[in-house]
Amino acid sequence: MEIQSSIFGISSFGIHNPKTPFFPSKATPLSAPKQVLFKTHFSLSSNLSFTKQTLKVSASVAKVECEIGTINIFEDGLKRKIRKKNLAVFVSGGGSNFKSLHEATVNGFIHGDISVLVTNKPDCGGAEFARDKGIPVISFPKLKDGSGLSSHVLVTALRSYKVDFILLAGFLKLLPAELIKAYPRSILNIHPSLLPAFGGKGYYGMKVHEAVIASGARYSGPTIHYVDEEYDRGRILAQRIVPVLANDTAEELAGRVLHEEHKLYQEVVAALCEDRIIWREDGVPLIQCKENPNLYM
Ligand SMILES: Nc1nc2c(c(=O)[nH]1)N[C@@H](CN(C=O)c1ccc(C(=O)N[C@@H](CCC(=O)O)C(=O)O)cc1)CN2
Ligand SMILES: NCC(=O)N[C@@H]1O[C@H](COP(=O)([O-])[O-])[C@@H](O)[C@H]1O
Repeated sequence: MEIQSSIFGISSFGIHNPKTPFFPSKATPLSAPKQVLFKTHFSLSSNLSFTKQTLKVSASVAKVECEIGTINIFEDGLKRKIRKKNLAVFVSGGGSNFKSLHEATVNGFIHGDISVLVTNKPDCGGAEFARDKGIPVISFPKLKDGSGLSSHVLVTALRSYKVDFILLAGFLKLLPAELIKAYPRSILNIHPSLLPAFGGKGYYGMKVHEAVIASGARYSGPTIHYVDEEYDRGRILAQRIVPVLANDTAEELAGRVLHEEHKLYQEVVAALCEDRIIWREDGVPLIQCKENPNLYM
């Protein structure tokens, strides 16, 4: 079977790092999470605010009433009591965002591990970095020469690595609906403009910054959004603004935006791995601040 032969590293099936089998080491199960159902009443003002009576904070557990979901937290809410998440990163190029995320998993800023790298360019800089770090590299999608995995086999492979979240970081192919359905509210992408402006088919890499400059926009910046079946149309989770200078070249703007991308993606993925994403009743995802659970960004 395709997946079996790939496990043993027959690279024509798209597994480029045979040293690492598909089947991960068993994670030691943590004590069962204490599920706390929350109820909250959002104010009608533009800002999200909690009325005092709905926020009861005890020394060990923040008890915020929130109707829109259940947050699994452990007593004291310490990071070490939240299960470490398994991440898959998808790249097509140099992978500076991938490298930045990897660094944050190594230094503990992100409570997660990058379990696998997926790419449509097995020789790209991101794939080379992954191989250097002993991270398995999977080719996707399937190419004309027969290499690479189909969507179905890719989902099977990601399940074998127990992947919790998929992070697109400069991946330039449209994710298929099968993958999106397999990972609901669990796939993020970073885009180098303030979506919904300058997004969609044809807007990637330097093309984005060229369009921003040509438009005369005075601000740009990265957007991190959930991925749906279309390019760049998923729910926006986070943005940062970056000035566009009058004499900026596309390369200068790209460098300024990329610097903010690295910081923003680390912060967002850290929140994701600490179960600090809250879905508002109207479907807008918010990031709960680590220091103050009743503040959101
Ligand atoms: N289902 C989804 N798949 C992907 C999304 C998404 O939001 N939903 N985001 C993209 C990333 N992206 C912008 O952030 C993006 C990437 C590529 C393109 C594009 O126009 N690609 C060209 C092909 C380019 C190439 O092969 O060199 C194309 O499709 O013609 C637009 C936006 C990742 N996937
Ligand atoms: N529309 C998708 C897109 O343009 N993504 C952009 O590709 C670059 C990848 O750089 P990296 O490989 O160094 O992380 C990043 O700027 C990312 O925002």
